[in-house]
Amino acid sequence: MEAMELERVSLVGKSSTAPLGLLYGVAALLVLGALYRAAERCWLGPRRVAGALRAQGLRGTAYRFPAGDLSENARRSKEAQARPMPPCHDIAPRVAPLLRDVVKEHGNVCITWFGPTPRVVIAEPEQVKDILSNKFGHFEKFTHKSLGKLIALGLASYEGEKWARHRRILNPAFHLEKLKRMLPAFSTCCSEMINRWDSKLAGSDGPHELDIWQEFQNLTGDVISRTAFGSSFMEGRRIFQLQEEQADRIIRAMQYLYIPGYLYFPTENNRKMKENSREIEGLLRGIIEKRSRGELSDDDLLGLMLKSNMDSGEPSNLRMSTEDVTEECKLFYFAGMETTSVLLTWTLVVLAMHPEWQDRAREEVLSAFGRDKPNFDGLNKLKTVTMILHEVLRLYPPVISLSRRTFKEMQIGGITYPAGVAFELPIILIHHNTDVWGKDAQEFKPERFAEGISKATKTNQPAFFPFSWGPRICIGQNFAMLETKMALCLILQNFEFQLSPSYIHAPYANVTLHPQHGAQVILKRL
Ligand code: HEM
Repeated sequence: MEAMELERVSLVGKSSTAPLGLLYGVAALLVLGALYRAAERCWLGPRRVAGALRAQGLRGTAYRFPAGDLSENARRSKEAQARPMPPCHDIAPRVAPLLRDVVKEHGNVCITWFGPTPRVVIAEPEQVKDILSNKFGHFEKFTHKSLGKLIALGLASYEGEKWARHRRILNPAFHLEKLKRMLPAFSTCCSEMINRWDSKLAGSDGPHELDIWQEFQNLTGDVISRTAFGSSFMEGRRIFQLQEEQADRIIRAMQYLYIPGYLYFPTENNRKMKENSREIEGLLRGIIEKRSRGELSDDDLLGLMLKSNMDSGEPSNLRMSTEDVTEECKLFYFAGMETTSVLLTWTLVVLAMHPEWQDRAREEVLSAFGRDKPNFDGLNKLKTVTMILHEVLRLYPPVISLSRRTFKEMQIGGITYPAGVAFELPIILIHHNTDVWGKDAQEFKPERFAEGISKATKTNQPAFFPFSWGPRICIGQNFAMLETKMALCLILQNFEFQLSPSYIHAPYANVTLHPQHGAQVILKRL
């Protein structure tokens, strides 16, 4: 009996451990499978790609566990930012110290490491042009979707059919004749800024110091609020304050992004980014829904976008949803405000450093418009001002670098890149390259653009792409140039400016090319 009992117990024991063992076995296999997939994605795959590239003669940095070049990049940038630079235009060593040194050491096409993933830097203008001009989507953008959602998705982050559809819907809003109708909004915002400057000057004895970096962020924020939302522009102001804060927070998060799921970690920065994002989306949704309920006007970007969406001829399931429109509006703020204020800031700094060009620009503006408000045709005919802006965009490109990824195996410059290889296309290094622009590449010489962009380089090769190239070229390029010219004309008509003794020349990359300690100038009323 006892023996039978024992037998039963042990059988019971056996029958219950068998499925449990099976379960453990399956679980172990699943864990091993997941580990293998993670190793393949984060380690073995990238290593194979790097090996294949090195076998074709590419050189570059050695992989450093776990962050690749990210920690070194952060360290070198911090070190560079701790020191101001002399008041010259050779800014690449300060703005992108590691990138510049890597290219100097390993050549114009070389390997760096973004976390555990190899990233090929391509600083050869012809190759960059080939990549950006590809119409078939063989070089796709890679967007960190969770990060993108916190700042802006929209046109800039889509691919394939969705990108083509959104670009078709948005294009009409940026046509020249639509921009012409936005000129009064540009002019109103710029005049308000001039009036603010006047009252500041009136309140002080003699010349007045002003941080134009702050001023231009307010200006471009106002312009985008007014041109995007027309009468609802006051509601738009809070959005750009929040977007600005988001950009700072994203920079902080950026160096940890190679850690899977980092954005879901319960850090203060992550929590605040999500809060801001919710507030921005709520504000935008409010404006869009109010507008969609009323009469659609085509006086502002939002109206134009909603109208073009309705008239697109797409079936309703393929038109833009409210969420899509929200993302595009977020993108207008981010893409349109920050970049244009950067361009205006460096333009004034550089014209303060080169008063002879400030005088030439003023002469041209006064002979074109006198003291009158600049008009559309006149703005488009300004030659000296355009040359100056091109030279500023060359030396101080607001977007310093672009990134792409091969969608399928591709050949560029005699190298075969497998699918999924990441590229960094450093605008700033190409714009400062002495082989391309000549020995005077680090000097401010707007006259190099006298015969147009295509003749500006020493070799006549295309190497100027502050707005990118190809099908994904900046949709807001004409908008930005018109806005900048309007602001510059009004400033030149009314003020003379020089750098303040408190100004420290310290360009640095903070998503776009910021002046680290502001941009203080001394204004004198004309
Ligand atoms: C000086 C000012 C500006 C500069 C330097 C600039 C630069 C750029 C660059 C380099 C790109 C390409 C990014 C890439 O392909 O990875 C781009 C794309 C874009 N920009 Fe601008 N931008 C400026 C102003 C504006 C303005 C004012 C707007 C809108 C109001 C705007 C909206 C966009 C959009 C929507 C895209 C994405 C286009 C697409 O992917 O099809 N930008 N911009």
